[in-house]
Amino acid sequence: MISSERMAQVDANAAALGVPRKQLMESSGNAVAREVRAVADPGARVAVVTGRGNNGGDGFVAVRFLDDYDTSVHLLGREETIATDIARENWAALRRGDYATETVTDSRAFELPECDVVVDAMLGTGVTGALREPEATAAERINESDATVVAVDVPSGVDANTGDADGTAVEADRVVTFHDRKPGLDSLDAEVAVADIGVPAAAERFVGPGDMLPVRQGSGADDARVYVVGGGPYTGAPALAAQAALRAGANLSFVAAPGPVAPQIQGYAEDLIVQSYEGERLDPEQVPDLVDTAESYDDVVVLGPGLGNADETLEAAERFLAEFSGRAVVDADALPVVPEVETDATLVCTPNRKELAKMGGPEVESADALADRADEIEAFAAELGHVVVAKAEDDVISDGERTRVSKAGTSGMTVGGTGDTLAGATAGLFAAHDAFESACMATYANGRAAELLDEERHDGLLASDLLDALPRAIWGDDDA
Ligand SMILES: NC(=O)C1=CN([C@@H]2O[C@H](COP(=O)(O)OP(=O)(O)OC[C@H]3O[C@@H](n4cnc5c(N)ncnc54)[C@H](O)[C@@H]3O)[C@@H](O)[C@H]2O)[C@H](O)CC1
Ligand SMILES: [K+]
Repeated sequence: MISSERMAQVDANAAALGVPRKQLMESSGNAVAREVRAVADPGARVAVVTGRGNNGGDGFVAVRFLDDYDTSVHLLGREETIATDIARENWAALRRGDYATETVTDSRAFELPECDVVVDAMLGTGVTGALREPEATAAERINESDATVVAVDVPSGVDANTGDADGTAVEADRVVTFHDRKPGLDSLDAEVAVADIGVPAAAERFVGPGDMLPVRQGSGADDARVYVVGGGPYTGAPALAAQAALRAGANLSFVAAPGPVAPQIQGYAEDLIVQSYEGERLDPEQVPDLVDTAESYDDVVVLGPGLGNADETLEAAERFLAEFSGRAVVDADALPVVPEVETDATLVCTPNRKELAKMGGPEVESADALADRADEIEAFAAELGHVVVAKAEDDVISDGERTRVSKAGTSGMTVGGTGDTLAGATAGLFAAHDAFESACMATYANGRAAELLDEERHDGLLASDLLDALPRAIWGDDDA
């Protein structure tokens, strides 16, 4: 089962892996033609009614695989309004190939010819709202005809995710959908065939430019505030995490740190707002105020960077999670307490290999073996009840049901601090996207940032270098 949004991401990943949409469209169109052959013999009259997007493009391709049928193509709209290059190129091939085609600009003029089969290639996953004209009239004519109706990907007018239709929708006898079932098709009174269109499994398994679409297409949280509870023995980690949150779109980034080190953390970056609390390190007394501040003012907490693992600090981290009910990224020294605590918070945990084992996850003997243990990491995330980003040469991101792998990154990323930028970037994205998507996007972006820098230089990467490459990695210089 795959949602329309996820299908678009997978398409983009396929393109980045070297399988462009036009190739997928060729497979889609071929699958449509096979479906027509299943319901009608050569020589039958096939009317292909097409829209102006890639759903229409699939219809244009299908015609080329039905030369032994009596086909006619009815484009709803002027050819100049065809919305994508790959659809336009396939329309042009029909025109040059002297196929029977017509364009319908006035819905009142739309007449469905006498035919045995109608291919509904008007709208697929790109539909928004109730069918407008001339698609609405065309859908009514198709429903009135007694031809067999084969719908491309989704019956036009139906929402692929819900099966609902805001207005008129095509009533298909058969639907040929691509790559995987769409949630909304199960409720339809139609035969649904799933056609494999050659999307490489890696396009779903591995995070890629397509996974960045939620942040690239969405409107970020315009006033996101991240609250880093870190610092104590260490001061660099909270500063890196807090800066990475800003680079990933947070508007304000705060650090709550012990008095003695707060000025030093502030000293790293004027962009941060560092607030100090009593004592040398985080201890249980600080927790009520920190939870109150986080719950009152902030969207996402980052708990852990540089906290150290003194007993009172671990006790404080556990108490924080027990009392906190918002969104948090948990990293570094705070990770071991997560399996011990009942929390209402929504967490993204970002353990490295050793921290994963300490949390009760699988013991992975070497950094290059982690991705082989993805199933066990998925089971661990399910048991933990939170998103887990297990970091190694390849990272494994799982929410206990969905699991993706990130191969993005360079050998230079073993340098200290890249986990801090990942935690901060996750928090910056978590303010406006769900936990699993934020974890996938941040993991890809953190690695992609290193790749972008690597193009300029080889090893000797500093985690702080990632900070100014993060925005390019997130908002994209690749071709998603
Ligand atoms: N991997 C795959 O699954 C592939 C699927 N393919 C096909 O591509 C379509 C999705 O194409 P897209 O261009 O994104 O959208 P549509 O063609 O579905 O529709 C967009 C088109 O329709 C107009 N429109 C939107 N809403 C309405 C409305 N309510 N009334 C009238 N017109 C509307 C909009 O203006 C656009 O012009 C997918 O379903 C598959 O069929 C690819 O072929 C390859 C890979
Ligand atoms: K359709």
